[in-house]
Amino acid sequence: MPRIEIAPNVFWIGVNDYNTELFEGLWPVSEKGVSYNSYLLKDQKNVLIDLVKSSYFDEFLYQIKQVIDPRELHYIVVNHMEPDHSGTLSLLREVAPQATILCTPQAQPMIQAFYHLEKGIQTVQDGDELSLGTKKLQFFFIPFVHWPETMVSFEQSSGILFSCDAFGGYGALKGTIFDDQCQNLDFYIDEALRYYANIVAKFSAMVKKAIAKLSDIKPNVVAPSHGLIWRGNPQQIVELYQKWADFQTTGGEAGVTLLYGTMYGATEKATETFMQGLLKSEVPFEVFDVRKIHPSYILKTLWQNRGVAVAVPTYETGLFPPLAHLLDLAKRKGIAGKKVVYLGSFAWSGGAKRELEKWCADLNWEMIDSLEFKGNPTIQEFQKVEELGNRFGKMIKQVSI
Ligand SMILES: Cc1cc2nc3c(=O)[nH]c(=O)nc-3n(C[C@H](O)[C@H](O)[C@H](O)COP(=O)(O)O)c2cc1C
Repeated sequence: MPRIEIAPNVFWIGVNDYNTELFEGLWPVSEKGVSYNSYLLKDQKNVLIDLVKSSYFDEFLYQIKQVIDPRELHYIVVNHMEPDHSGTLSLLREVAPQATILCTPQAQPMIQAFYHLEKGIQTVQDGDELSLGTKKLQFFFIPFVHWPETMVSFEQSSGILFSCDAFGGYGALKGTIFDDQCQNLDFYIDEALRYYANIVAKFSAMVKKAIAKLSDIKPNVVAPSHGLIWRGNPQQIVELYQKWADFQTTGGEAGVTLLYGTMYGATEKATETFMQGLLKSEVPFEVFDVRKIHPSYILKTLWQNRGVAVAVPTYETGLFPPLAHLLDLAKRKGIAGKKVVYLGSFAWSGGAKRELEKWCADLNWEMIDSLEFKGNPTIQEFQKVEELGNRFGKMIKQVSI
C-alpha cells in the first residue's frame, strides 16, 4: 500500500508481509499476513519511528522516498529492537548516514550487537521530550512489552501514540490501515488476541503496568507496529489488552477449551459424548484436535476460556505427546488459573491422568474431575462422560475465579 497520511505530515509508510511462514519462527502468519507499520513525521526535523523487516528494505525505501529524501532524515526512533522493527537499520544508515538513532539506554548495546553500529546513537530517558518544530515527541519506557529495552513515542500535537508491539495484532492491512474504515473489525480483534496469546501473554503484568503508566496520555490515535491503527476508537484496543492481561490472574471468561486427540478412536467417541454434555450445559466451548491444529490458534482460546477439558489417551505411561507439547507452551506463556477435567482411554497401566495432574500443579491449574476408561467406553461410561461434560459446563458458567 502506498504511504497514507494519518494526521497532517504524519505518514504511515509500512509494508504488508504475506511471505513469512512463521512469525518468530513459530506462529503461522502467511495465510492472514502481518504488517510492519513504520511512521514518518515531517517537520523542521524529520523523524522515522520504527522500521520493517530486513527483507522488505526495497519496498520500505520506496515508501520513505514518497515523503522525503532519506538524506533529509534527522532522527530514527527505535522503540523496540526486535528485528521485525529494526532489521533495516544498517541498510537505512547507508542511505541516511546523517540521521541520529534515538533509543533507550537498554537498546543501545543491542543496536551494537545486532547491527555493529557505534556512532550516531543517542539515548533518551523515560519522559524525555524532543521538539521537531511544530511537533513534539515524548518517550515513555514500557519494559518487557515486549523486550526489556522497549519504549513508546507520543506525538503531542496530533495525540498519536506510536506503541510498537503494544496494542498490536496479526493480520495484513487490507485496503485501509484504520479501524474506522475496515469492514472486518472482528477479524483484527481475533488476530490481535492470537498475537497477544502468542507474543505478549507472558508479560501480562508488564502490560498492565504500561497501560496504567500511559493512562494520563489519552491518545487520539493508537498506532502500533503491527495491525490496525486505532483512530475511530483508540480506547477499544487498550481496553481489550487490559482485559486480556487480566486473564492471567482471573483464568479467563466463562468458556471451555476442549483439547482432544486420539490414536484409534476410543477417546474420540467419548469426546463426542462429552460435547453433548457441554452443549446441554449451554457453556460456550471450542474444540481443537491437538494433532492437527497449530498451537498458535489453540493458545488463543486457551488464554481466553477459564475451563479446559483434556481428552487424550495414555501414550507410553503419559500424555498423548501433542497435548504435552501444548502444555509446555502454556507454561512458557504463563497461562494460569484454569479449571480442568480429564477423560481418556488406556489399555493397561494408564498414566495420562497422572501426568496431567503434575502439569496442573506446575501451571497453577485446578483439576476438578476426571474419567478414565479401558479400551472403548461402555454404555455406563458413555453416560458418565455426558454427565461429566454437563457438570463441568455448568460449573464453568458459574464459577468466579
Ligand atoms: C504407542 C502406544 C503406547 C501406549 N502406551 C500405553 C501405556 O503406557 N499405558 C496404557 O495403559 N496404554 C497405553 N497404550 C494404549 C492406549 O492408551 C489405548 O489403546 C487407548 O485405547 C487408545 O485410545 P484411542 O483409541 O483414543 O487412541 C498405548 C498405545 C500405543 C499405540
